[in-house]
Amino acid sequence: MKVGIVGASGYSGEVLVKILLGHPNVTLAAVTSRSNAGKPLAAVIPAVRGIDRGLKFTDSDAAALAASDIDLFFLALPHGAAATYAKALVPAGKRVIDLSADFRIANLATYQKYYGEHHAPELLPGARFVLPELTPPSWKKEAKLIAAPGCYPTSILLPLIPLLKAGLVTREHIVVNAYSGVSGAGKKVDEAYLYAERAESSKAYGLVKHRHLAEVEEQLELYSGAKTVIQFNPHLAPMRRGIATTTTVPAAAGANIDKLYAAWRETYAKAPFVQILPSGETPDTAYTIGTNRIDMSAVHDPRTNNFVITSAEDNLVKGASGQAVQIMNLWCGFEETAGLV
Ligand SMILES: NC(=O)C1=CN([C@@H]2O[C@H](COP(=O)(O)OP(=O)(O)OC[C@H]3O[C@@H](n4cnc5c(N)ncnc54)[C@H](OP(=O)(O)O)[C@@H]3O)[C@@H](O)[C@H]2O)C=CC1
Ligand SMILES: CC(=O)N[C@@H](CCC(=O)OP(=O)(O)O)C(=O)O
Repeated sequence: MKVGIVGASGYSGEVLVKILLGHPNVTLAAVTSRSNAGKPLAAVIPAVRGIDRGLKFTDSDAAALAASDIDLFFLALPHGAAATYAKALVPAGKRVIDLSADFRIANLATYQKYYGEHHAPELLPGARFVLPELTPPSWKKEAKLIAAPGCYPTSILLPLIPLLKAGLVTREHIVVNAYSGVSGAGKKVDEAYLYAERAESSKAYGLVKHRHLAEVEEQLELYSGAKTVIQFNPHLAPMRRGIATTTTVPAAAGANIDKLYAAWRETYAKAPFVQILPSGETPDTAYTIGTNRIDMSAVHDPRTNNFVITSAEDNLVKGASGQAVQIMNLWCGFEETAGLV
């Protein structure tokens, strides 16, 4: 099977390149970038020197990609741009896995509120938001276009959804503090992300209106059956990669830490990329970097009756490109773990 990456020169594109060059079931046949067309892959991504199979970047020309013999495309593009490529590729019969937010939100008005104009709303009914561990498997047959979840949403939803479904936590007073490495902002040049601004410092941003609220709250409502509001406090942390997320939520009547762990163990019994750590052992981003794993843990505070839930992942792997490959593996009938660690 031939696959292509549109936007292969960005951070998530680079991680896709590394994974797909070593994937046992697919051939990486196209890597695109508007500003690097014509350059050898390894000239732009030196980490693949010697293993880039002579691939060269081509322009991100949607019509040419739609006319190619490539079966499946990953869109590693900014939101807004991704929809314009999906608009050409999906009607041409290509499978598309979009890493951007363009098809993550089913409700168009919600998308417009957080992101502005949608460039391909006609594709929304055929698109599926897929959290591989939780989305009911019918998506594999129904979907033409898959939206891979966002980095923060993955770190929040995987621990929280099983607890909401099991009625072990309340829907009110859910507070999420999350810390992201700077690669989460993409490869853009911006004073806010200069080394001298970010090294040795950390700060909150996007308070009470971060765009991931739309995706997280829509999914929480879908799984729990009722409107669920979260207090989401994202922070930039002085590290290149990784997301550490701490969610504080009141325990529901009758809930305890054993029931919480039982719900997680049952939900993730067959999930190769979910590691449930013992209560009191907090996940650390350092141990997830370069892997498609999410590590999670929880404690109960008897003074507040809150559960304090912690998770760690690599924003560029489980939070983006690794999860997108996991989705491809399931969609195409490969081993779920193919190409991934
Ligand atoms: N970074 C992260 O941690 C995560 C990112 N994502 C999502 O993945 C997508 C890519 O993110 P990331 O890799 O960080 O982004 P980058 O900014 O690092 O890379 C963007 C890529 O898209 C290309 N590009 C930029 N603008 C356009 C455009 N208007 N039309 C066509 N191509 C364009 C760039 O190359 P060129 O300009 O040369 O064409 C580059 O290859 C985003 O939607 C992001 O939200 C998802 C989860 C986590
Ligand atoms: C540190 C940082 O800026 N992070 C980005 C989120 C990462 C990302 O690319 O967003 P998606 O997961 O939706 O694709 C932000 O806050 O907008």
